[in-house]
Order: sequence, then C-alpha cells, then structure tokens
Amino acid sequence: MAGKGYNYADDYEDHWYEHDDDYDEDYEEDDPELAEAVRAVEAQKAAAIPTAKAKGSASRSGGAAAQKAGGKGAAAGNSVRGAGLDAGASALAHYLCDPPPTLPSGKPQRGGRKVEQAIPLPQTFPIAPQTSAAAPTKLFNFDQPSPDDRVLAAQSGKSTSSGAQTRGSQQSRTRNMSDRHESRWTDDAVASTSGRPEPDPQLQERRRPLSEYRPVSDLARACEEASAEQDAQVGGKSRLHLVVLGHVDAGKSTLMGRLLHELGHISQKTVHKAQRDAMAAGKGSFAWAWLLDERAEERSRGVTVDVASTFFETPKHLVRLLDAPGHRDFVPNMIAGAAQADAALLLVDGSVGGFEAGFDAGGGMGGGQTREHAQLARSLGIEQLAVVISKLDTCAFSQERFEQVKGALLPFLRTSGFRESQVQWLPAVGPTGQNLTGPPTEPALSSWWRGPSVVAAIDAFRPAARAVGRPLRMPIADVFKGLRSGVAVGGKLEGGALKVGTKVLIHPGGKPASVRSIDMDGQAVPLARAGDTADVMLAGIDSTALAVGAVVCHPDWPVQVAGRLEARIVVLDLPLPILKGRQVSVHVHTAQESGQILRLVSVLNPKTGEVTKARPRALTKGQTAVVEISVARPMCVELYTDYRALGRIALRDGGHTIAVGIIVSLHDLS
Ligand SMILES: Nc1nc2c(ncn2[C@@H]2O[C@H](COP(=O)(O)OP(=O)(O)OP(=O)(O)O)[C@@H](O)[C@H]2O)c(=O)[nH]1
Repeated sequence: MAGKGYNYADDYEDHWYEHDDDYDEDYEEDDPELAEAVRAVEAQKAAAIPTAKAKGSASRSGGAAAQKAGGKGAAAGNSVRGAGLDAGASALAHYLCDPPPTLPSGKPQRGGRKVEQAIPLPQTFPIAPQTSAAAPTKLFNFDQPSPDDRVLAAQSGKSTSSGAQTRGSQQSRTRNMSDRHESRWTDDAVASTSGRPEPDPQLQERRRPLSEYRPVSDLARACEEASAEQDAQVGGKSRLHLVVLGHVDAGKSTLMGRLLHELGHISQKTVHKAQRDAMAAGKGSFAWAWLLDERAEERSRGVTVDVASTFFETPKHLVRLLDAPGHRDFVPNMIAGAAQADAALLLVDGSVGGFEAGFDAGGGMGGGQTREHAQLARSLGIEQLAVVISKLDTCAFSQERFEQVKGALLPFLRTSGFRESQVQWLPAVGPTGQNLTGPPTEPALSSWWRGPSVVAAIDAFRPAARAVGRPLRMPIADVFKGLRSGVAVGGKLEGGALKVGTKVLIHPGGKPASVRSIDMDGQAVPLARAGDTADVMLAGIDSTALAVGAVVCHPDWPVQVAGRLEARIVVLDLPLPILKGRQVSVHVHTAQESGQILRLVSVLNPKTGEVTKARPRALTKGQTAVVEISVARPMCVELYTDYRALGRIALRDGGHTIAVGIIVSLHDLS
C-alpha cells in the first residue's frame, strides 16, 4: 500500500485514524504478551535514565536561521529542504548541497562534481564508545534560542535574544538560488496574509466538491506522455521520498554517509578529506557524519540542525533522501522534512543505555525523539517504516539485545498507528558498513542475521501513488531567488501537475502567478507531477507573496484558507492535561503557525468514534478528542477526507509534540 499522496479514488484505509486506537486497547485485550511487554517498558521508564532531560535543559542554539551559500548547486535542487534550509545542513544536508554526480538519465548534473569509483574502505574510523548507560550522549552547548523558542516567544509576544522573526523557524527556510540572500516576510507580505480577513460564511457552500475536478485534457495528456517517457528514462525505477529519523546521535548521518559512499555517490577522496578534517578536530568518530554535516556549527556541536535532501539510486528506486535532525530543538525542521516523505528509516541506537535514552518518556514530556519522531511520522502520513538498530557492535552484536530493543519498540509503534506488516526491522553499523548494501561480513552478526540489508529494506518500500488527477497542491518548503530574476519555490507536489506556462494561485493571499520553468534533480523539465519534488520558477509574482508553508494551487480549485479549525486528535505523553485556552504551535504540511485551543469539543471512543463526553474540562494522555483551534494567521489546510496530505495536524507546546491528528472541519474561511 502506498505511503502518501493517495488518490482520492483509492480505497486506502488509514489504519490509525479509521481503526486508530484499536491498537491502544487491542493489545491489552487481545494480546497479553504485548500488554506484558508494554508494562515492562513502562517499568523500564519508571527506572528513568536522566540523560535526555539533562540534554533538554542545556542551553540551545537556534542555528537553523543561519544560511548556507546557495550557488548553482542549490539551484540544481540539492539544497536543504524543509526547514532552516539555507542554514547549511546536517551531515546529509551538507552532502546534499554538493550535487550527486549523475542524474537518473546518466547525464552529469549542473554544478555536479566528478566522483571517483567508490571502493570499500577498511574500518578506519574509531568507533564512539557507547557502552555505558551513564553517558550515552553528550550535552550540547546551545547558546541561542531554538526554532521552538522563537515560536514560543512569538506566542507570548516576547522577542528572543537573537531577534525573533515574524515567522519563527519558517523564516530561516528561505534559500537563495543565485547568491546569499535572506528573503524576509516584509510588512506588506505579512499584511497580505496575516491580517485576519473577514470570514465568508458562504465560502464553504460555494466551493465545488474536489471529486468534481477533472484535469484539463492537455495537462492529462502531458502527464501520460511524461510518465511513459520518464519511466523509460529511469529504467523502470520509481521515485521514493525517504526521511531518516531518530534520536540525536542514533547514527543517522554516519549510516547515510557510509551508504552514499558505498553506492558510489561520495568519492574516496571526499571520504579521506572528511576523515582528515574530523581527526584534526579531535572528532574522528564523526568522519562519516561530516560527509553530510558540513556546516561548521554542526561539526563543532556534532548535531544535525537542518533537513537536507539528496538523491541516490537503489536497484528499484530513485531515492530523494531527507536527513532530519535528531535533536529535540529541531523537531519543527524534522516535521517539514517528514511531511514530504513516503517512507522512513528510523535509526535506533541499540547500545546499552543509548536505546533507553532515545526511548525514555522524559517524565511525561515527550521524552526521547525516537518516540516523538515515530509518532510525528505516522501523523504526517508515513505508513512504511524500517527500524534500523545501530551500534550493536558495542554489545558484541548481541541478538538478544536486538530482540530486546525490538520487543520494547514494537508495542509503541503499534499504538502509534503503524501496522506490523509495514514495519521492517534490521541491524546495521554505519562506521563499518555492516549490513548496509549486502549481508554482514562480521561473523558475530552474520551468524544470526538473515534478514534484509538497509538497501534491501529501502527497496521493499512501495512508492506513493501519484494523485495527478487531483487539483494542484504544492506546499512550499523553500523560497529562493532565481538565477537571473524572478523567484522560485521548492516543494513536493501533493496533487495535480504543473507545466511551463501553467497559471497558479498562491495562498494565503490568493496571488496569481505563472510557471516560468521547472527544475527536477538539477535538470530543466517541462512538467512536474504529483509525487515529484521540484523547484518551480514563477513569473508575475513578488517574493513577498511567497513563504514556506504557503501553497501553490489550482486557480479554480484553490486550497482552503482557514483561521479556525476542528481537529480530531490523539493526546500524546504530557504531564499536564490540555485545557481550553492552551497556546500551541500548529503544524500542517510545511506550515507552522501560533495557535490557541479555543474549545474542547468532545472526548471520543477511539474504537467507535462515539462521543463519550461532551465539553470535557481537560484532555489527558492517550485520549482521542475533538478540539477547536484558532490560528494567529489563516493557514492553508484541507479536510483530511478531501486531501490527506494537507489535512494532518500536529500540535506542539514547550518544545514537545502534545497531540497529533486530522482536520475534520474548517471555519473562518477566507
Ligand atoms: N559504535 C558505533 N558508533 C556509531 C554507529 N553509528 C554512529 N556511531 C557514532 O555515533 C556518533 C553520532 O553519529 P551521527 O551519525 O552524528 O548521529 P546522528 O543521528 O546523525 O546525530 P544528529 O544528526 O545530530 O541527530 C558518532 O560518533 C558516530 O561515529 C554504530 O553503528 N556503532
């Protein structure tokens, strides 16, 4: 079953939301073993490992606002996407901005560099000592406000020490195609989109149902021709958007750095340079990660800040890879990355203490990012997951430890809405390349592991269905200046298609524009279809009308712009109940806005959807409920039943995700 971008006509069954919390109770009722496992995890949590909290209390840096040099590489579509983009990137991000050598067609990319033949490396990098539960991770010396801090400051009307920006972390996602340039929301732009317009009560009734939409025939024909042509060009391979998730230091960048090298996308020379630089800086164990975490800040702190995107090929897929930051401060960036993905690799540190730190419930405030990332990924529509258990080399490749981690995580993933059949489990060791592209060579691992390698697990993911027959929706993940003139936006088409010359509308604001050119994977193309990630150069529009979180849409079938909405949510781990009036940060696709919970409408039976309590006074952990939320500025959203990718919502507060859900009704439409 496809991951995201479903066609409205398909009979996709969203397990979580339609049968959602079956899991919650099923495992208790039907599966005593599972219930026992959950109790064991709870007991484990009670014995809490304080590392995550210690990390959380460290002062922080909002490095996401920093910008990375654009240049032609960025124009070629390899720049960081999703959040804090120009701000340089994670290890992956870094690599991403230095374009991969060739395109699916075999042609070199514009600005691409020559890559030598990848040859297997011996284990040259020291392995991080991760054997003690007492010190599985390090403290970070963050000294500036994080993206979340900015959002919180904006909500409370305070400014942060580094200068709060109107749109918080979204501001930092703007990138430049030709030179370093920070495209800000100007007062005009804010006025055009932020002032709450008078709601139009008849708007909803006047809107034609999306099911009546039929693409114009020339676009439909172009899509058909393009599919045949592009499929032939890429040797029958399908496109897959993959996000790499996991707690900080789980080994994401290291694993992906080594994988990209083994697949021939990072040269031997580059590897040696990263190794030399890392050694010289006394951070030898981060050499593989440095292939991707190229920003000085990321290297010195050893953490990924931004979401980066790059491209690689497996036997079955052309993979657009998004490396999400693991640190809790950068979860908004992670959300923007995961919002574009069809499938996810969840890296889990299997070392003793390492897993527990990432999975710790954190005293009821979200805890480790293993939990938060998994829950967010599911709420953003990702159904297909491969859990990669790393660092087993620190415990002699113990099969028992592998099973222990799996046993603790599986019930949690089920309650988060993942189907067991859609979750793969595998071990891998990034620094030595064990089980990355083929069976492990390490006897202690090969003696018991018979399952897939990382590449095989990626190949087992199914590509998303392309919803080309739907009205155009392209949530903007990136805004940047054109090479010569004009402005361009980057993002994933969730529905419909675009051709050069297509007339579009940008919401909020309702500004018209037309498509001047389209770039995909660094090449100019005549057409982009649902499921593609593209850079679209626009004509007839000013950059002030564009921002991350806005949506490029069909002029006659525009996206909804709502100032108030009702959502069916599941309350996550939190120490204090949700009360009416709570300030939250609202995340939908790539958009993020300050909001407030106006009303607690009802508590629902998660199995039947029946109202068990109307107008509750508070919502607590695990409850399914309907709430009404207002946002400070109208947001581009859709009902979940109309457009799933634009109808999923996450609510955050105090740097933690407190609820995830779906949008069930829209109000104050403009
Ligand atoms: N022993 C061992 N160390 C590993 C393994 N994978 C990664 N490491 C080490 O763990 C540390 C963190 O690795 P990264 O790749 O930076 O982790 P990350 O998940 O990308 O971290 P963020 O991007 O900051 O979230 C580095 O010192 C790596 O060398 C592994 O499989 N075994």
